[in-house]
Amino acid sequence: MMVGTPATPLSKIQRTLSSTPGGLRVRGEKILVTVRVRPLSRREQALYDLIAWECVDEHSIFFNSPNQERAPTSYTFDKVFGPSCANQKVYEEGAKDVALSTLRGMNATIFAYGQTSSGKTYTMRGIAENAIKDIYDHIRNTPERDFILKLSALEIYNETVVDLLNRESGSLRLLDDPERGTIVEKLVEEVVKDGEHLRHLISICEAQRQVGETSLNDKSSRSHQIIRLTIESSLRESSGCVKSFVASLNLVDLAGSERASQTNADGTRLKEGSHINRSLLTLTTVIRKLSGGKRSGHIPYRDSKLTRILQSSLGGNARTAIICTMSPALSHVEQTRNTLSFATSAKEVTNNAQVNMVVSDKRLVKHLKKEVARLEAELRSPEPSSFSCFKSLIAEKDSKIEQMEREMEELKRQRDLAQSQLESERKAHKVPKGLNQRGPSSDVVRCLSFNDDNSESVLGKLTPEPQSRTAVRRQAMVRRSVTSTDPSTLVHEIRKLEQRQRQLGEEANRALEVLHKEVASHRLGNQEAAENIAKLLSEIQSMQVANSVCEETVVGGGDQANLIDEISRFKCQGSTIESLERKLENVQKSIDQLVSSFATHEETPSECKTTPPRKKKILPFNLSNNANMQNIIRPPCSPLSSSCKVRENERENKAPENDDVPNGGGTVPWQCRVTPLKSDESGTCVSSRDGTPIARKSNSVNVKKMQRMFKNAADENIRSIRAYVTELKERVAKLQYQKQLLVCQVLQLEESNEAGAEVTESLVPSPEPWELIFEEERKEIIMLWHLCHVSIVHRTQFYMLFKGDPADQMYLEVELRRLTWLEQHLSDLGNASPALLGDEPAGSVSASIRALKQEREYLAKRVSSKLTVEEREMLYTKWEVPPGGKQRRLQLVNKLWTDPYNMQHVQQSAEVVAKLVGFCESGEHASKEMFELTFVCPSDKKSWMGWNLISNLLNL
Ligand SMILES: Nc1ncnc2c1ncn2[C@@H]1O[C@H](COP(=O)(O)OP(=O)(O)OP(=O)(O)O)[C@@H](O)[C@H]1O
Repeated sequence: MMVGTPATPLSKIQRTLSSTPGGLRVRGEKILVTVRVRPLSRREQALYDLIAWECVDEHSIFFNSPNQERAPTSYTFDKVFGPSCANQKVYEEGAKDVALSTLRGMNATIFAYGQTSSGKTYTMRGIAENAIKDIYDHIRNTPERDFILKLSALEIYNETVVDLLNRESGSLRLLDDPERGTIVEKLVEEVVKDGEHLRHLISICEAQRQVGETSLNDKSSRSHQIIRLTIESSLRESSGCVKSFVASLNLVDLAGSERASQTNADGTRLKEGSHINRSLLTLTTVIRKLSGGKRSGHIPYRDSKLTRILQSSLGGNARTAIICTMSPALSHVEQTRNTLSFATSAKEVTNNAQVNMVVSDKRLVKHLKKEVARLEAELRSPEPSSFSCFKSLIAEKDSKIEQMEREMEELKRQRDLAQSQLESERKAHKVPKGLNQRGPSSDVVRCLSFNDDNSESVLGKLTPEPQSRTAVRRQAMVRRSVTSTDPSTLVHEIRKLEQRQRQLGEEANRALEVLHKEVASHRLGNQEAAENIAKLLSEIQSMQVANSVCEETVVGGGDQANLIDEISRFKCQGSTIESLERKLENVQKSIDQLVSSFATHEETPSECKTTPPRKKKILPFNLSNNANMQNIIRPPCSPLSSSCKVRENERENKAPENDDVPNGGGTVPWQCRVTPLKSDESGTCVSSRDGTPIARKSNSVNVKKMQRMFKNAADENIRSIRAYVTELKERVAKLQYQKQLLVCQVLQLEESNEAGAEVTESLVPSPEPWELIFEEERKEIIMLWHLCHVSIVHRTQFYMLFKGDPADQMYLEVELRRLTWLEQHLSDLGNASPALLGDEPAGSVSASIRALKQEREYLAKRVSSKLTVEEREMLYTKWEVPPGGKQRRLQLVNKLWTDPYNMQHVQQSAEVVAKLVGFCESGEHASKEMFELTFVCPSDKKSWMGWNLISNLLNL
């Protein structure tokens, strides 16, 4: 015969929704009780334990004694989950509905109850994980409401309440609040930023919890853990009324109910066990009494801290679900029966949850304030005769003040909500920093400026502006990279940069020497040109002086010097490199004046008659072009005119072969051997060795022709010098940039060291979900590609390779830094005076545009070979290339990668280009490393590949 307990099918649960002034009420709702059976554990299997329980159906569990010693017993619950049931299903059917009521303003509690090692912690982890996901899904899908989430967590260990988010606070007291019930004094409540943050906080709590080994469980929870997530949400309405919901979700993982004999407990474990059992006994008593209804009399909530804290969840203002966990093993049958007996009682407990809604009227608050002011005024001048009136006024005032305080509390909360709403609106409406905001040259956040080497300003630029999420993210990124940086590596990097700085100084010095000779060799030109030459010479001299100073000051710092000393010394050198930059700027201006004065002289009427104005030859601004470097100085008779050698590793885009070897022992990129005298067309020898054109010595009558030829040579020569100075400037700027990054890293490291690891953690701005960061950064990169006319093959490869894997973060950051630098460089060129740039508006920009055009032409040629006729026709239709038009292939390719705002366009463009170049995401040519670049170790060839890549792509 089967002995069963009365079933409580879901249909019998009373769920009466009624409208109350505060909101909806779920009156008389029974606790949702489910049972979960875990599989036999290894330990149980090893002991050849037998399975004693069978899940008959989704609601019933049946004790079937294998040795027939006892009568079979059946228990029925709202749900029974068998050993193969996954956490997801347990959550969906045993907790979800209750847990998510919190979002509608109803308190909710989910318990796991059961003997030790029965699977409570395992189950509660699954519940928490699924609930977090659903809560954040709901928040995302409810844009009309603002949500604030706060988390607190405690454990009750040996009847002591401890804050799991702040263990240092020791044992916490419980206080009784007439309105809020039992509250835990000084319990920390953390505002939750997002799902990841919430998971992180919960993992901290888990790590802090008391865990010990028993004979039944290697990691037995020895305390009751309560994680409380409070959710406030409000709907802002135009009427001035604010409706808010406030409710808490308690996730309770109880310690195991156990018998000392079963766990072989003694000493500490025995003491723990007795406390655990006492509080669980109180819980059982409370549940049993509650299940008996009103007749049961006094409910002993106050007999344990556990029941005091959970009072509202047990028969009060909360929806509650209890998941009773059990082992199927025969050896635990007694404990399991106790668990099921507890579960059976719990089924009968009725709660009265209500929606905790606050409706506040701003006009009412205003009125109350006025009222209090009036009463205060009256109190200040009381009439002596009316003492009783005075007393009643005081009472009235007190109550008004109380009421007002409550209203003020609400107002504060609303303000917080409004702030968070503002914040999310800001995030929602954030537009990429691009053309649409501030114009082409200012659309990129310049996280590091070239203009100022001052560390404060570097950090200042990194300090988040109120609306700059990108800046915050960058700062977080720098911090992340800093915390993972070894100080000794930074010292090493400082040394490397110093050496580069020194090399650059030396090179500039040698270059200036040659420049000095070259300029001094020109005696042609009018008065103005002569003045300019004199000015230029004095500038060059002062620069040479500055460089020697620079050389002296940069040397320093023993190997033993610590990082802080290193960096302060390094920071002090900022002014030398800045002055080098300024001097180069001045020299360039002077050269420009010189060129224009030559031009003026050239175009005097007499000259014009004989020599028609010719188009000036412009040397392309090409940093890494060896051929151009060799041709930098090419006057026909200059001693500097031939065999100009450029060492391969002198180029900025190449890493030096060996950083420890100084720069070629005095070799200048265009150090030249003396050229033997050459003959011009007329057979006349010309020489500038003594600074005087040989034309003056010549008896030839064709002096004018020679003069003209010389002017042209000088003109071209000076232009070449300007190009070289430009290159030097650029190299100084790059060095400056690397240095700033390094200074920034070190300062951040110092800061984080000072503040300590924990503080650093709290300083890190809200960690945004990676997916959002990825999307945002990718958009920014796409915009910068567009602005910088970057190769569309490069864009395609990068776009196809980096799809949002968290490991891609570094690549994205590096690409962003590189492009930001490039964009700044190009816009600086674009802003430069046209005189400085010759006939073309901006040398590098036009070179990039040209390269891109050539690339499109090249891709257009591949359209026929790489695509079938059908594919081509389909693409022509899709990309609106008119039928029968000319050069349809080029038309098609010209349409690709032209709209950086349209992500669909970007995706489709990438697909087409990938097809044309045969790019395959998993292919051997598709290594992500090819995009890698770090600024950490400039001497490392591999790490500098990135610059080569981008420079090559842009023909820089
Ligand atoms: N449903 C399940 N499926 C598979 N493994 C489970 C299941 N439930 C529990 N386990 C495993 O059983 C062991 C004990 O589980 P758990 O620690 O969650 O028990 P507990 O009831 O919290 O124990 P205690 O409170 O005494 O520490 C763990 O190794 C856990 O992974």
